[in-house]
Amino acid sequence: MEKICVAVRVRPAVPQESSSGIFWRVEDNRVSLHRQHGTPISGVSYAFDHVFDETCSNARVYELLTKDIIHAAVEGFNGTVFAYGQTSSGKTFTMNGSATNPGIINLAVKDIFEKIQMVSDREFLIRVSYMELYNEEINDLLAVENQKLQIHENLERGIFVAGLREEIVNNAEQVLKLIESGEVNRHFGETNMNVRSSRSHTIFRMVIESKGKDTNSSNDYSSTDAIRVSVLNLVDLAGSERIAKTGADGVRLKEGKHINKSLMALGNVINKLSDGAKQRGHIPYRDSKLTRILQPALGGNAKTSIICTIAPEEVHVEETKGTLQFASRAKRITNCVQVNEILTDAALLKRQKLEIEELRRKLQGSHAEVLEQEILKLRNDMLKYELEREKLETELEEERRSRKERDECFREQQMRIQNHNLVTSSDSDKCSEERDSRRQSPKEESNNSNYICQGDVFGTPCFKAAPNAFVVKRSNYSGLPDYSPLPDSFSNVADEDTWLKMNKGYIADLDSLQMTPARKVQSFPPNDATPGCSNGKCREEVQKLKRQLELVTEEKDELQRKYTEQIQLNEQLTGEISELRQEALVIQEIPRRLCESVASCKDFYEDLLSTVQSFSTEVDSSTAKLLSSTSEIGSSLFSTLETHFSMAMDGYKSFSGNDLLIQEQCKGLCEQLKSTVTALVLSETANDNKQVKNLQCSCDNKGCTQGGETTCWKEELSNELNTIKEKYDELEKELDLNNKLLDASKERYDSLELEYQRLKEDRDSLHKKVSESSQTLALVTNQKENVLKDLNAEVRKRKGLEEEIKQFGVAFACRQKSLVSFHSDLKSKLEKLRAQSPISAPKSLGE
Ligand SMILES: Nc1ncnc2c1ncn2[C@@H]1O[C@H](COP(=O)(O)OP(=O)(O)OP(=O)(O)O)[C@@H](O)[C@H]1O
Repeated sequence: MEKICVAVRVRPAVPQESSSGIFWRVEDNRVSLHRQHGTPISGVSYAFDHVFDETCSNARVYELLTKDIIHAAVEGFNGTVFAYGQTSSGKTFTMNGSATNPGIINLAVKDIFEKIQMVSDREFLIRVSYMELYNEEINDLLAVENQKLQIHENLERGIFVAGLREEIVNNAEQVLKLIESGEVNRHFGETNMNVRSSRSHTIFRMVIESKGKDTNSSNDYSSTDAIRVSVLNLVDLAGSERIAKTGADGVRLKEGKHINKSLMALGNVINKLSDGAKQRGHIPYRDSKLTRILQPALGGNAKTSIICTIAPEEVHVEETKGTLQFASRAKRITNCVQVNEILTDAALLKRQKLEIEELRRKLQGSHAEVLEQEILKLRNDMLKYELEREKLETELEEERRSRKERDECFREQQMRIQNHNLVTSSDSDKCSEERDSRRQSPKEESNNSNYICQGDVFGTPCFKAAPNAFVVKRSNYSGLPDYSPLPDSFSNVADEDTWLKMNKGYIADLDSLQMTPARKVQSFPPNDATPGCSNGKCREEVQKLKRQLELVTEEKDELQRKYTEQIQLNEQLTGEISELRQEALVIQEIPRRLCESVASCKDFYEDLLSTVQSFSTEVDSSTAKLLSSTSEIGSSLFSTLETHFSMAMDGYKSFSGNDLLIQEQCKGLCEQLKSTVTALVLSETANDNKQVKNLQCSCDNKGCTQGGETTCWKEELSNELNTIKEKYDELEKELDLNNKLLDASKERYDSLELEYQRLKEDRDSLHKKVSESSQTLALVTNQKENVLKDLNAEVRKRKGLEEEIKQFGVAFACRQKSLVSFHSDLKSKLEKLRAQSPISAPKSLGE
């Protein structure tokens, strides 16, 4: 967030309008109203970013207020500079300037091109346009035919004026000429206040596009492919005016109204924006074309400066106060500025590719497959290096052999020379002796590392003394003495100067040279983490590790699959168990329901018996006895049933155990009831016969009235008894049915219980298996991690090997070089010898 920069500029007073009353004083960055004798008027003092007095030049205003914005525009930031103030306060003078005092637009244009010249790493394309807002209509000042243009907005271009001519420009002069041509089309008019009063707001716009010059940096899309597009608006507003003062009428009046209206809209926008982000609410940018065009500059994405021009005359005090208040509010506005970059398709593509690669890397970063591929790649590289090394070794061997042959040849030649007494120099003998002595005592020789066999032109072939070939020596280097003056690593050997320096002296013993560095930086040094590890062995290890990894991965996958299966099975069993539980609950409900039905039957039975008993008037009568006995039996039966069902409800086991007993009880009670009924019926029949006889006698005496009543009562009783019997039979049937139902329930329950137990066991065993699988999985994961660690170590080791091979290659190249130089030395010496010798050496020797 960046605050708008606000400055106030006081125009020089017009001499005839100067007053003797109050005046504006400028001190530092403050402007305040004072009385003539110098006392400040309270409450009329304003501070701004800059306050320029009447002596200030346009150049200084530009320097302090505008330059930064212009430079920022070159770097891709939007910028807006506008002059605001009452009519004739000096806005146009500030923006456009005069011949002797160039204005901000002029200075900015020149500065932009100068600045561009200084930016060497970017290419620029500049377009300019010039428009005016006259009577709320947009006209193109660079193309008079473009009138009443419309404002549009889209995502790509933001807010823009459609149809406005944009000229591509290459230099400041071209721009200034365009401005000049545009000025001709601008609306000026004479008012009481200003002989050349701007009757329109003008906006000079520069669009600066830039693109980084190609630096061949494929990854840096921001610097090369992104295009920066910044828009710089330099605005000269028409001045607010009081119609009374300007004396405007007709066209001027109409213009004045439009000017004031749009400036009011600008003031409203500024007011709203100055309220702060939270309170501001809707910003009425659309109230005028001016505010719409300046929208990005007001609270948007642009660096903005406002120059508020004021007229110092006393007569304009109120307008000046208005301008200063406007400026004070504008000071509170903050903009959100950022570089405007547009990514080209290529840049976008590049960015997306990079992102995809990055994501892929992240995704695969920890994946075993990637590691495997890496290992494979490394293995291939290693094989390649091994082949190269072998090739080098072979070449070296060949070289050594050919050198040996040459040496042999040379020695033969020397012998022949000696035999023919062609060389008799004592120096030569001495050197030969020294050579021999050196061959015999290399240690002694090594102690004198700077030893140079002065004058011994054949001193260097001492290496012949080394009995073994290079390869053999390399395999035996562990037994070699640690006395060499040679460097500790191939990297030192590779150093050309070091090598040459060495070559002048002790280097004569080439085998020592070959051996020593190899010993010091051997590919598998004795102090290596895996002592004695050869390349083949390492390769085998890699294969082994790879196989292990494959096995572990397979095992892991298998376990994972089993684990998933078991989880599914477990879920299925859990579902079944819950279904069975539901069923068990339903079954458990049956005894309760039976119990309830028995209780209701009992109630009904008791009600019935009590009703029947109420018919019996005689307590001791057989009917009463029968009923009482029936009631007892029934109650006992129902109580037994109730107990039976309660027990069933409490627990199935006890219920099933007592079932037979209860059935027997029930049976016994039924038989008891039957026998009681039979006994009673028999005794009743006997009594009846007796009574019939008695009644017959008495009937003879008293008539048949009473006998008829008794017969009716008996019949009634018999009917009741039959009903009870029927009821009893029904109950018995119901009981049988219930018993059957209970039996069936019991069986079903038993089977369910068995099933449940079995499922429980299954579940437990599954749980056990799952936990075992989890443990195995953890173990396997652990093993996998270890294997991966091993692989990583292997990869690191391999890298070390590669490095050594490289060093070896470099050393070998150096050695080859030295051999060549040695060979040429030898050749020249031979030539020399030949020249000294009257008998010429065989031709083939030199060649
Ligand atoms: N700082 C200044 N130094 C010298 N002369 C100035 C200065 N400012 C303004 N003037 C002169 O004052 C007169 C009015 O200035 P100018 O036309 O720039 O005012 P303006 O604010 O653009 O008015 P309008 O809004 O009517 O166009 C001009 O003659 C101009 O040369």
